[in-house]
Amino acid sequence: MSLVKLLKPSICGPPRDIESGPLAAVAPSLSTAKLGVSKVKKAGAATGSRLLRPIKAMEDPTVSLRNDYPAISGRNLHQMSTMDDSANIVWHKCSVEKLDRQQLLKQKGCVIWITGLSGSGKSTVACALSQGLHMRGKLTYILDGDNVRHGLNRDLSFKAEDRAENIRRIAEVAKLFADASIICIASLISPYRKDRDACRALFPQGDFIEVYMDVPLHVCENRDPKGLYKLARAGKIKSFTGVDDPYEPPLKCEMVLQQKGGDCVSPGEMAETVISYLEEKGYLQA
Ligand SMILES: Nc1ncnc2c1ncn2[C@@H]1O[C@H](COP(=O)(O)OS(=O)(=O)O)[C@@H](OP(=O)(O)O)[C@H]1O
Ligand SMILES: Nc1ncnc2c1ncn2[C@@H]1O[C@H](COP(=O)(O)OP(=O)(O)O)[C@@H](O)[C@H]1O
Repeated sequence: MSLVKLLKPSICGPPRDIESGPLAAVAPSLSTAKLGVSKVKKAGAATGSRLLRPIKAMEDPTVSLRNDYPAISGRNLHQMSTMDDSANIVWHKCSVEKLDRQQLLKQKGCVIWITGLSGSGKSTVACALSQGLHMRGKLTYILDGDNVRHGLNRDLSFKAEDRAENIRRIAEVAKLFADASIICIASLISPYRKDRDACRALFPQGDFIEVYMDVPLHVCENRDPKGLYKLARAGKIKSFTGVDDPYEPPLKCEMVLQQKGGDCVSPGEMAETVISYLEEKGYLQA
């Protein structure tokens, strides 16, 4: 009996209908007739990728591709920029765009954002998911909170504003991976709802897939693989999520993964649930 609860949008919030979003909007543009493939530069064929880009744009990078080339999975990065012109920073465009990378990799970039308490199984499921997708020939990259805090975010503590900055930076990096057409798996506690919602807002609709590891605190605490709960209860770690710092579960998210009824759902089974979702939403093809 399957104990993984896949929140097909309705269970955990309103449907996030990719079919009626940007994906659907561009499906017809995949037609070679519409793109004028006869005019496409031969370089694409030489590299094995289909660079469906008009010669004019290839030769003149200042030609705007915004309107005639909507990306399949959401918009191109420069279309999502929030910088205003007064900053005097102008986006430099390149003729190889998101659509080309999607076709090269035969997948669409997105972020699977795994949130939950310490010990809830985020990293384990992230690895199982990466493994499952890798075996299917799909390119993934994991951004694990613990790991990113060893480098990029080593200057950040666990006070609220530093957690917010940790989450913001990871979301921005995930956005770059998604734009590279990679399936990015971000596994971090990300305890505050408003921070996660801010991350969601960075992505085109559908591309931010929030997965909640719904594991009760007492289960996480019993697992305590790093002994951190014990230290937190002893007052040796301050502001520990679930002990003396809050965790706000998602009100809306794409999936909730949980154990139910005492039966064990393996990390591999949980990962398969996420993979089915990606398959259903079209992320595992160009
Ligand atoms: N105060 C406090 N609260 C919570 N967690 C703590 C804390 N101090 C250290 N750790 C360890 O850091 C890991 C969480 O880092 P994250 O980057 O995922 O946290 S956050 O999203 O910024 O809240 C977390 O890893 P996971 O157990 O994998 O979740 C802990 O091992
Ligand atoms: N589905 C699962 N069922 C049982 N135990 C699990 C499951 N997923 C992870 N675990 C165990 O829970 C502990 C915490 O997992 P981990 O992935 O490190 O959590 P987190 O990254 O959320 O801190 C580990 O000992 C791991 O083996």
